[in-house]
Amino acid sequence: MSSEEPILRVENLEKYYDTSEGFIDTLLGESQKVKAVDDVSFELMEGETLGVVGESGCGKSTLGQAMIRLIEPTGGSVYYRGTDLTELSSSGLRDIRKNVQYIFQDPYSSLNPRMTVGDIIREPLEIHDLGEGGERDDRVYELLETVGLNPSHANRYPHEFSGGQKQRIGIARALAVDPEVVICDEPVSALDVSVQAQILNLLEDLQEEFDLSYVFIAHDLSVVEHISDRVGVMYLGKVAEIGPTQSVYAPPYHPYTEALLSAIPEPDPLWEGDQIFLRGAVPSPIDPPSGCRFHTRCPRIIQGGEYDIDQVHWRSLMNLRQRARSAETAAAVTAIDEDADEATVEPAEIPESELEELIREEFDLPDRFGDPDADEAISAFVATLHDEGITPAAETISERVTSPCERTVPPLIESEGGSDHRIACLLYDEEYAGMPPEFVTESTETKSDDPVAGD
Ligand SMILES: Nc1ncnc2c1ncn2[C@@H]1O[C@H](COP(=O)(O)OP(=O)(O)OP(=O)(O)O)[C@@H](O)[C@H]1O
Repeated sequence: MSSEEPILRVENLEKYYDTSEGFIDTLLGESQKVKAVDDVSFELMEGETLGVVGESGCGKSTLGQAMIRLIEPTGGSVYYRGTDLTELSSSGLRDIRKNVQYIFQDPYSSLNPRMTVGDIIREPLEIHDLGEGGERDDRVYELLETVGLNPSHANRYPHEFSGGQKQRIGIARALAVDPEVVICDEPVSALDVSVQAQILNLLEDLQEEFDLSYVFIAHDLSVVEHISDRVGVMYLGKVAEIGPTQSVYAPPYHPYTEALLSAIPEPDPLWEGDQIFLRGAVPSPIDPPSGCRFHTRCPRIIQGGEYDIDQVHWRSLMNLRQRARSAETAAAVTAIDEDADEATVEPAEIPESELEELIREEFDLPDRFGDPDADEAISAFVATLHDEGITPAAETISERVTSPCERTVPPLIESEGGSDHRIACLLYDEEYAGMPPEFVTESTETKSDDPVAGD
């Protein structure tokens, strides 16, 4: 790296989408905010590649586009060599965009089908007033060659090219203005696996040849491992972990990173754990979970109060609590088939012991926890459900089963490995030190669980 100063500095960047349909919604207070990017900060050093990964919907594209105001951020700043992009007028922004370019995920829709590839690549030269007629033609031919395409194909249209070739055209267009930074938004995820490696190699070669700095967005940790110097892992609009690639791919991990790593189709040979299955889908960014946003799915969620039970059972207890809080009927927390006649059965009509059995069956809870507090929590939940219904029962269990992870937003904490590796997880907070639950592996699997999936 040739400079100590970051080439890009993202500070507390925020993008909340307003989902109100119009004036009336706003008037009625019905507007809802999608917290797609929420208080994200990081730096990009000159010549480096920062990988940004996370499941679909966690805010990666919004982050990439908000960084250069292709989408207007709702808060925070982005500094390019010290200039705050969020403060610039449109002409100032246009000048900066010459230096910070964007490659889109979908090469099929990001190229204008009515323009020849020559015109597509020439367009940024015209926008930025670079070169004259003949020079621009020469530059187009040179760029086509640089990205491995035949310069004599400049007069062809995008549909005449394969997916990989289209992405090469997108790369040539981004390089036309000789940028310093390129934000690559999942540039290979729409391509056949066989073509992906070629494009990744091309991007690496171009980085070396033109001293480029990359922000490389992907949903798959295996894609960014080889290309990135550092990696940031995003979950529900926030950075969960960020650091040098080798630190992020080795313990200590954020539990979310750990789950993503375990789900790589052909796991790293160094991966010694089992595959970790996360319950359910990513929650809605309209009303994200309190505290740590990952707490509703985290296999390592910290045990509250005086509890000391098997971590797998603690996760199940939290799952019961979560489901009870959003349930409308008792059937939602029991093994009663909701479509069957039993769904109409009132909890009061079932003996308490049978009700308890159905709940334990649904959440894979043991007959006895061996911890009096945990057993009492279940008994109290069942008794309240039996006598008063689901809503009071949800309150009963919520009072007894709690975790610091749902109350406290974890700051990015420096890991033992070094100050440039930071993890946003209370397990690494001194206050909770010594509390890490044991490794949770395949026993978190249940029939309704989905493995962590990308797009
Ligand atoms: N224009 C919009 N209006 C409202 N919500 C939006 C808009 N664009 C994106 N979102 C929401 O913002 C969140 C983040 O979306 P984003 O596309 O940035 O995620 P992503 O991680 O890039 O996912 P993907 O890999 O599927 O593109 C999602 O919940 C998405 O539904």
